[in-house]
Formats: sequence, structure tokens, C-alpha cells
Amino acid sequence: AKWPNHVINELEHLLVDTDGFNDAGLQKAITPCTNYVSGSQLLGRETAAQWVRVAFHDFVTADVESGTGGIDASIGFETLRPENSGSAMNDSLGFFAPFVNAHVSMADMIALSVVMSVGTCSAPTIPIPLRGGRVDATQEGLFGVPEPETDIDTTLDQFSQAGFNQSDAIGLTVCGHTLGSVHHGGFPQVVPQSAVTPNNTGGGIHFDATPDVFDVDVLNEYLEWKGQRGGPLVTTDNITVRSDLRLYLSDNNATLHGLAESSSKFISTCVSLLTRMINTTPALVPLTDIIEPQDIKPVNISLSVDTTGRVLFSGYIRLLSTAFTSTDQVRITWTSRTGVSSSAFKTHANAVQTGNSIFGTTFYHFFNKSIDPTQGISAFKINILRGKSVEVSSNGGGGYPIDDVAVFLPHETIIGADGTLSVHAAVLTAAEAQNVTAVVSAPSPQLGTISPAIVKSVASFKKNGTRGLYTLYTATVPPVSNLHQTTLDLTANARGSYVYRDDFRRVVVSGTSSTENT
Ligand code: HEM
Repeated sequence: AKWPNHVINELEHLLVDTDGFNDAGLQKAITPCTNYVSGSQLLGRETAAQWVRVAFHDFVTADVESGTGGIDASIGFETLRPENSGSAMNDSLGFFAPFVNAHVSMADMIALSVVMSVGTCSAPTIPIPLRGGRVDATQEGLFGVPEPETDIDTTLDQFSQAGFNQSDAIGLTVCGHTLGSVHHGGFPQVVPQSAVTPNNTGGGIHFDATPDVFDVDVLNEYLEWKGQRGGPLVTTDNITVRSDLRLYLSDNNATLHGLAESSSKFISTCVSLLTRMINTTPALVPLTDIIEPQDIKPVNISLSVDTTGRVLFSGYIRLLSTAFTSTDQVRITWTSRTGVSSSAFKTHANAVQTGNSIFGTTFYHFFNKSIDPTQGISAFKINILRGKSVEVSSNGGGGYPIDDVAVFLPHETIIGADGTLSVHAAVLTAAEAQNVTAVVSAPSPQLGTISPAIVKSVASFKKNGTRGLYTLYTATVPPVSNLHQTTLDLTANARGSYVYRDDFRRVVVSGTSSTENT
């Protein structure tokens, strides 16, 4: 996919920037994999396991024949149903909510969290391919999550409606139940009060000896009848709630014996089943290509127009250690507004900071360059210099596009005492803009779910002075919830039906305060 693809760039960021500079903050929640991010460690709960369970509960009420349900975050509206009991649902959606924005749906967060959990809680890393583009439901969906009490025929019917046959259902369940526990708190009919101890106040009993590792242990312990013997849903005294045992025995353990052939057979089957699970979405929801870690990634690239009318071009180039080293140098070259190249149109990006990820080390390079506004800029290329060799990254040929006609100025946003925003933009005067507007996308609370809805509104800009070759514009935006997740797409309609855009900009940059002057 050509840059910029905001969905892919955002999800790639959450997946790859997991530590150090520009850490997106997702992986830390499950590091180490025993961690519980939503409360006391003494509860015996595990965030990584919760994330996988949430995805299962969202997915399994899909009706693939009619093309409804699946991973669509409808689970947020369904947390009061007995079939979704336990703390996993609201813990997870509550943790994901601050990550949601105009291009990151809650449904994509649910899918991404499975990839993150399985990838983080395995060594070597088990990679589940991630696609993006899921759309959030606006209301609850069908019932139909199998419960410990559910009889085997109903359970298999529920999986079948979601597109999973008997051996898929057995496989997916044993794959899920390699992580985490069944808790007395939530499932007292399965786990007795005696499991509750001062260090395990939620009364969790593991499915296998390694509840924080995505591995074949659960299966081996069950088949060899040792350790946790498959866990509480196999071994509980309450026969009615031995749902895993009923499921595993429904084909006389044939599926499980097949999976137990080797650890790699187990892992590859789990990858395939979990991939199908997270890619089960309502019909007509097209998913993106598989999101690969980008070796070379432009990050936070933006233009600004300063008070003297200078155009400032800035951003980061992130290199990944899978293809580059810390000593590789980065140079940016660009073409003018009309597409002309010049040896003068270049700048260095200096190595600033690094981070780590399951995909390698990230090397961030920063640049901030003043551009001659009479020449402007329309596209840039990234040159990586190693010794005498130069690798040019040109976004598939034409360069990375950047629009210098319409420029949003997030550093100049002013927040009034009542939360009203005054936002600013600069549009090249020569373009003779007729109409400057912005769509503001604010993740906002909605009734019935902890997951935010993206509320969109349109702001109309008015002329407000000039800066060099640019005309300044300003608009008023009513108070938004979640200011730091709110983004704006600026559009200037100009002479000759040209349309200029500055898309997916944060309305404020962190650190912006109401005292900043315009
Ligand atoms: C017949 C099907 C299933 C039933 C009846 C079932 C039931 C349960 C129950 C009762 C718990 C305990 C939750 C708690 O105490 O918080 C649990 C935990 C879990 N389940 Fe399932 N499950 C099924 C299938 C699956 C599948 C297909 C997956 C994922 C692919 C999955 C993933 C998990 C995970 C990761 C946990 C641990 C959660 C934690 O530690 O907080 N389950 N399951």
C-alpha cells in the first residue's frame, strides 16, 4: 500500500513501536505476560489472556452465512450478558479505548491485541498476520457464546454458525486455553472458593503449567493427564461445566491427538485458526493487506507555516534493524510544488533515539527544515546512506506525497476555558481558496458500551490575516471528548476545482496550551 495509508500506519505503529522512543504503549500492558494492567497483581488475572478471550467472545456470535457479526466490537454492548461474564471484556475495552481514533477502530484493537498477546507471550515469536480496517458495530449483536454449561451440540452449532467446524472448534479452544485461567470470581460454578488465596484473590486456576506462554503445554498435559490436565473446564467436580472435556471428547480426542504430533503442528494450526478468527468480520468490511513492519517509515511528517511565513518541513524517519543499522544515515530529498528537483532540495535527518520491538530495534531520525515558500514541496524521497551506497525509498516511484497548499497548524490550537477549540490553518494565497473546511473526528462516549464512537463534525474556516505567501484561516470547534485522540481532515477547495488536503492531523499536539500565541 502506498503511503500514507493511515489505517496501516497506525496499526503498524501499535504493533512495532513497543518500547523506547515513540512507544505506542500497547505491549507494556502485557509485559511480562503475567501482568494484569487493570488492577492488583494479587487478583491472579492476566491481561494477555483476557485479550484473547475478548476476541473469541466478539467473534463467535458471527453468522457467516448472513454475513453479520464477528470481530466488530459489538462485545462492548454485550458485557452484561451472562455468556460474557468475567472481567475480561470491560477491562480490555477500557484499556483499548484511549487508542481508538478516526483510523483505529475498537474492532481492529481487538484483532491487534490477539496478535500482540500471542506474539509477545511466545519465544520464538509466533507471528499472526494482522490486517486492518474492521468497522465497529453501533449496537449489540446476536447471542451465542458457548458457556461452561452449554451442551455439546449447542456449542458446536454456535461455532458452526461462526464458520468453524468441529475440529476447528476443538483446535481454537485448546489454542485459546493455553493462556490464562478460570477464576472463582466470575465462575464459582467451575472453580471453588478454595482457589482464593491472599496472592490469588480472584481465585484463578491455570489451564496449564505455563499460563503466560502460548505453547502446546495445555494439550500435552491433557492428553498425558498430568499437571493441570487441561484445566478447570476439564477437571472440575461439577460435571455440568466440564465444557472443554465434552468438546475434546466429542471426536474422541482425535483432533487433539493430531495437534499433539509436534509443537510446530500445534503452533501452525493455532496461527491458522486464530487468523481466521480475527478475520471473521461482517460481510462487506474489506480488510487491508497484511500489515508488515516497515523497514523505512515516515512518522509524523508535517508542514507548518511560521509567523514570518516560512514553511517548515519536519518529521521522523524510522528505520528498522531488520534492514538497517544504527550507523546508517538518512537524507531527505524533495521536489518543488510544481514537481521540479534541485540539488538544493535536501536535508539530513539526524539519528535521535531508538526503541525495541519484537520485530527488531527502531532507529528514529529527526529532521526539521525550512523550505523556500516560493518553491514549496510536493513529494519527498528517503535516501539511506551506508558507506558509499545509497538506497532510495520513493514510495513506489513518485515519492511520498505532501501538500503544501493547505496546511493545518496544530501547534496554534487554542483551548478555551469551556473547552471550545479555536483551530488554525494556512492556505497558499495563490491557490485562491473558495472554501476551507475540516472534518473533525472525535472519539466520544456512547451509550451501552465502554468503547467510544467516532463523532464527526464539520468546521468552516474564515480568513484571518496573512503570513507571507499564505492566507491564515481560523475555525471554532465545539468542545470534544478525548481531545488528544481527536483528529482533523483539512480541505481547501480552490480555483480550477483543485482540492488540497491535510489529513488525519491531531487537533492538538501534546504540550499545546491555551497560553500559546498565534
Ligand atoms: C466451548 C468454548 C469455550 C468455553 C465454554 C470457554 C469458557 C471459558 C471460561 C469459563 C473461562 C474463564 C474466564 C475467567 O475466569 O475469567 C475461559 C477463559 C479463557 N478462554 Fe475460553 N472458552 C471457550 C473457548 C475459547 C476459545 C475458542 C478461546 C480463544 C481462541 C478462548 C480463550 C480463553 C482465554 C485466553 C481464557 C483465559 C482468560 C483469562 O485468564 O482471563 N476460550 N474460557
